[in-house]
Amino acid sequence: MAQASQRIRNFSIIAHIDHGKSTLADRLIEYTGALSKREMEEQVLDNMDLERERGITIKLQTVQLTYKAHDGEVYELNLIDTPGHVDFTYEVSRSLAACEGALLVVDAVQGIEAQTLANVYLALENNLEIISVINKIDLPSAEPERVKEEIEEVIGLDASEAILASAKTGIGIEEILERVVKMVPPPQGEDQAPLKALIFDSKFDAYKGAISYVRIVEGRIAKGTKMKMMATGKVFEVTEVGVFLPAIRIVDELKAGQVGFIAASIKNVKDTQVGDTITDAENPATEALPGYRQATPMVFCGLYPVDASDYNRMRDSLEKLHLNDASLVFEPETSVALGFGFRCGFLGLLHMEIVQERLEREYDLNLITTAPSVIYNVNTLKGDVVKIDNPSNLPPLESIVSIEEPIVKATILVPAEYVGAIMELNQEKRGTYLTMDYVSKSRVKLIYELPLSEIVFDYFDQLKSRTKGYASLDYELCGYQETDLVKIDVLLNGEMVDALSFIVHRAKSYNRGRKLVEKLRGIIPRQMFEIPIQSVIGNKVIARETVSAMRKDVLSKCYGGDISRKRKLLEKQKVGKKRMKQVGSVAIPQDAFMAVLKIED
Ligand SMILES: Nc1nc2c(ncn2[C@@H]2O[C@H](COP(=O)(O)OP(=O)(O)OP(=O)(O)O)[C@@H](O)[C@H]2O)c(=O)[nH]1
Repeated sequence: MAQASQRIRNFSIIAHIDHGKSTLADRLIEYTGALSKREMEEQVLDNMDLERERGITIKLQTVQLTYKAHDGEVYELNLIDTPGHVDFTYEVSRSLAACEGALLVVDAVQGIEAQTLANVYLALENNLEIISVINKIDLPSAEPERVKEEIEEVIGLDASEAILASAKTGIGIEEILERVVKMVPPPQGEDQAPLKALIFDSKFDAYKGAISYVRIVEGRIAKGTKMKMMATGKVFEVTEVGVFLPAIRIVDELKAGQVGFIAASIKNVKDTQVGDTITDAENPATEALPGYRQATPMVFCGLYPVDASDYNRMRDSLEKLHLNDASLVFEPETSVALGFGFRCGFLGLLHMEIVQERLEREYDLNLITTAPSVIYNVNTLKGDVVKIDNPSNLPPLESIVSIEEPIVKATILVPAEYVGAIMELNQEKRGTYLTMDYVSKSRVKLIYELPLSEIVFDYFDQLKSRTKGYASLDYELCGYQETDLVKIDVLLNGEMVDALSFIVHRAKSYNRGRKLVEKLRGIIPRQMFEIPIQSVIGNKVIARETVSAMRKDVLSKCYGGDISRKRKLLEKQKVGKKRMKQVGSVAIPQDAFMAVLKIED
């Protein structure tokens, strides 16, 4: 039987955020001539608007490069992009499963960071050949020797051969391509065997239907193949197969070892499940590929349209987003205060922000977002375990035996001088110290167990400000733990606003309850009457503040005369009002729902 082509190399780039992965990908594409410089939009691999703005990679992309190596042979190099943020570790592992090698990019100034480590572990789990690249050596402050030491010390890879590169100036690019050809093993797999193609991503296209991004592991597929999805048993006739250069190029067939896409006029993205195996209905494989475990959302929040009439449009938009992003989950939810909306689950906080922004920007929705919450396991007197992702649904205290909260194992890398600051922060955040190691003379790796709910509170911001931005964090769920937790409710003008309820450790409850009402007093605009704000645990009021009544009409500031000024002021008010939700007699601005996150312990 014929072996998969010896001249194919499938690889990813793994890196901590901002260490230069996208820039390096651009240089590789440019160098191999896939796109001329002029054609090349900046950062072609990150092609979603939002990504470009934030400069982070979210969705996977893949590109086929053609490279004539020094040995005179022409190679097909498939570069599969990976996201670099802690929220998207799951997607990284998906793309790595489609590769045989990985370029490990480390910033020559920053050195190894938390996501460098997390990604390297994933690459090792997938048995990938790892090629170390020390990037940004053009910077005057680059310290490639120190970074080499870190790679050896922390990761245990031989760094003597690490490539010194600058994705900015082009240094080392050719060396990287040569190394990929030499070091990354060609794909195994028989192209005469029954078809097995791993779906590592899928996407909805208005013209072609649901498209599967695949790695062909065995066999071949072409237009007309009757393909069978092994998870669902559904059969579709292939209309097109192709590759990304990064522009789409239709090809005659894809065969073992190759990476590309398959279109089959599939209406529903649910039929192209990521992790599923595609086989040939007429000559099926007996066993599916291992696939992926499902990503579990860790952070939940309520999303409500400011204008209730947007509800249906919002549901359609969420469904559309879900097609592209299976890790987003949502279900209808009703809030006494906010009306009809959705409870949405996300991989993490960044994922949550991105979805919110896409809904507002791409679908033109005006939303109110409630503070994020984790999932609590509540053991009730009846002997049930109830999963609570919305604090306002917590059963009455009398019926609760215990509450368990999710705990994560957090890895923090930081210059040694900030160890004290990190320890203090983790103490405040109810962390449990596990280990501390030096990764080089001046930098330290700390491992802690922390409640996820504390990370959802302002952990990132605190970590950043207390270490001047020098700390990096990665975490993974490691279990649930029983904790003494209570729910705080907020009453505005005597009415409970369910969307403001939150769950907190008993020891912190008074402080947070008090500070929240203080914050809310500053956020809730004055009205014609006094508004008492109270925080309560059960029936017990723990803090109270009052927003005093408004004295002057805002228009009186205009001194009667200038009508255009008056209009401008009214316009301004309108914009301010947009993000307000009328709850009973009180208008609550968006900020109020997030205020609880801004409380310092
Ligand atoms: N001086 C210098 N700057 C570089 C180099 N490579 C990348 N940069 C810059 O570093 C920043 C981050 O680079 P990106 O390529 O966006 O980083 P990334 O790793 O793709 O980030 P994510 O997509 O978020 O994972 C950008 O401002 C780049 O211009 C380099 O070799 N030298």
